[in-house]
Amino acid sequence: MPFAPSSSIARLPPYLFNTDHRHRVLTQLRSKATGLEKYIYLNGLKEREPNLFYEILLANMLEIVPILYTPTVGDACSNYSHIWRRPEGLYVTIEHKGHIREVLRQWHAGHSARIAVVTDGSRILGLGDLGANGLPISVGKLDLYVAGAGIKPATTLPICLDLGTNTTKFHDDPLYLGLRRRRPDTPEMDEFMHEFMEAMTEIFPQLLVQFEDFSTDNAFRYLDLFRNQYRVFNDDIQGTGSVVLSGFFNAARLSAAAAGTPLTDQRILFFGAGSAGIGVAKQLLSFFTLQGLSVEEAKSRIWTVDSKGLITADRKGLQEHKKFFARTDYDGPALTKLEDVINYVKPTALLGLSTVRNAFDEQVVRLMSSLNARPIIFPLSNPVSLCEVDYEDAIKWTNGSVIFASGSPYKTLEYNGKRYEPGQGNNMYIFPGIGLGAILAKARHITDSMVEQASIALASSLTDEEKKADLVYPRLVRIRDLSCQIALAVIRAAQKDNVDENLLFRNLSDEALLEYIRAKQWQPTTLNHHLPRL
Ligand SMILES: NC(=O)C1=CN([C@@H]2O[C@H](COP(=O)(O)OP(=O)(O)OC[C@H]3O[C@@H](n4cnc5c(N)ncnc54)[C@H](OP(=O)(O)O)[C@@H]3O)[C@@H](O)[C@H]2O)C=CC1
Ligand SMILES: CC(=O)C(=O)O
Ligand SMILES: [Mg+2]
Repeated sequence: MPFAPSSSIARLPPYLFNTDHRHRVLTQLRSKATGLEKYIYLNGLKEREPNLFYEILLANMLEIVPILYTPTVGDACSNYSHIWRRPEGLYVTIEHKGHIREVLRQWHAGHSARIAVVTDGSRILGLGDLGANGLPISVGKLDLYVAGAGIKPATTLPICLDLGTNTTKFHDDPLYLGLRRRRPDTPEMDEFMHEFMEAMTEIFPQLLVQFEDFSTDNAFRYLDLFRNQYRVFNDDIQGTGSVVLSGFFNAARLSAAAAGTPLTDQRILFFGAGSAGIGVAKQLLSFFTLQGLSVEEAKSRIWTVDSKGLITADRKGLQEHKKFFARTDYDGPALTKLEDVINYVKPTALLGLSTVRNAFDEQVVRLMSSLNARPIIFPLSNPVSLCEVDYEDAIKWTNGSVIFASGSPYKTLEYNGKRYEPGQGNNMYIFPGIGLGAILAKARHITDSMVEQASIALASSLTDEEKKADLVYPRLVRIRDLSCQIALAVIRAAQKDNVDENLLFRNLSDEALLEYIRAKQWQPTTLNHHLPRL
């Protein structure tokens, strides 16, 4: 018989089937010199070979998450107009006002979205107003929904609302991809947001909406306006609150054991009082109330600091979101220096959500160390370039006694012959599980107790080995299993609050429900997907 090669076989190199394409992809990735180049490479891989992209992500979480997510996603956002290759999400602009339904319908063709991450680009990580360049933050969060919770890629919907930007340098950048205008005033933005949420609910009736990286006033405002009306939550307020509460449970256990004091003796100082700082402070109230304290007693153990110093109730023109924790028991001269505040408060824990690089300097860290056998120091600002203190410095200045978790990842290190492993206090541990639980339960709303139970589930998930290593968060490689446990807790809380529409789960035991959740997680298909598409 004459030899008749098919055209596709002729295009394949002869030895391809004998090589490991995954190995090739990782080698190519690792050959890139900068994080941003790696980001661009992975983005292209996702377009060409999505299954392989997710398989490689799942198998190399520690290496790849910091590229797709914080810190490198911060560079990707800052440079997005310059590195843009292809459409990868939906832009809804202020110019679409009055026609938002039509815009959303375009996406709907062929898609059944279940989870949308929506940013307006006004406060991307700690990098400020990046306008239309904010889209990669929505894309990156949804990559983690897929990798971390097993949400089907085709049901994820990244959205950037382009309402303009007040960062005027973008208006003059010839490559800037967004509208060249300033942001609208509050009434105009409100009209836009109401139309947007109505249209989203009409067109994607089962959709869960995660608000991401809105500037602080709007973050609180739209959460309050929409949380009882739609299936929506704010990741920076609620997700961050939940993840930090979780790490704090475990950190306080270690710190109290070292000090020989009860858990209720914790005194928490927040450096930074924006959407994240206040969101976390509110969530940490339940650390104390779960130990039997009243809300007032819990509140008395929390102090907040902003750019003007210790927040006190007598300060003129205090923003609404700062009032709850404003101290009424301090009437001395304004405390503007962090060290002075620490000397006054004598905190057991110092939490940074300020975007101020190196704000926890040597004096501050040594002072915390002099006050506590094991100080809790969580520099939670992202990306790393805005972190309040580097892990190595925190270890050195406390002689290894610090209980540490940062927003962006740090590497395990050796100090004086001992191995130290940092925690990562980032909402990425929580939102995939909350989303998975809420979607499966068909929850009408995301209630406070769903967020709190997610936190408790994460805190309780440390293995004996992780506890022995003094970890405050479980290892990231277990994220899929963690998301199942969080989803289970979220579903049970939704049932207690009567916001679940999937009533079938009510009859299942925890074991059966956990099994069901596991089975529902999407896996990258393994059938020949390690070969390039022809
Ligand atoms: N680890 C995680 O999972 C998460 C981390 N974050 C990070 O938290 C950070 C803050 O986010 P967000 O709350 O939304 O941002 P905001 O800009 O709303 O808040 C920043 C806060 O820090 C205060 N601040 C700024 N400069 C100083 C200073 N020199 N001294 C003391 N306080 C200062 C601000 O004070 P003032 O009010 O006076 O302006 C404000 O209260 C970001 O870097 C973000 O990436 C956010 C969400 C999740
Ligand atoms: C992690 C995150 O959501 C933030 O830094 O905004
Ligand atoms: Mg965020």
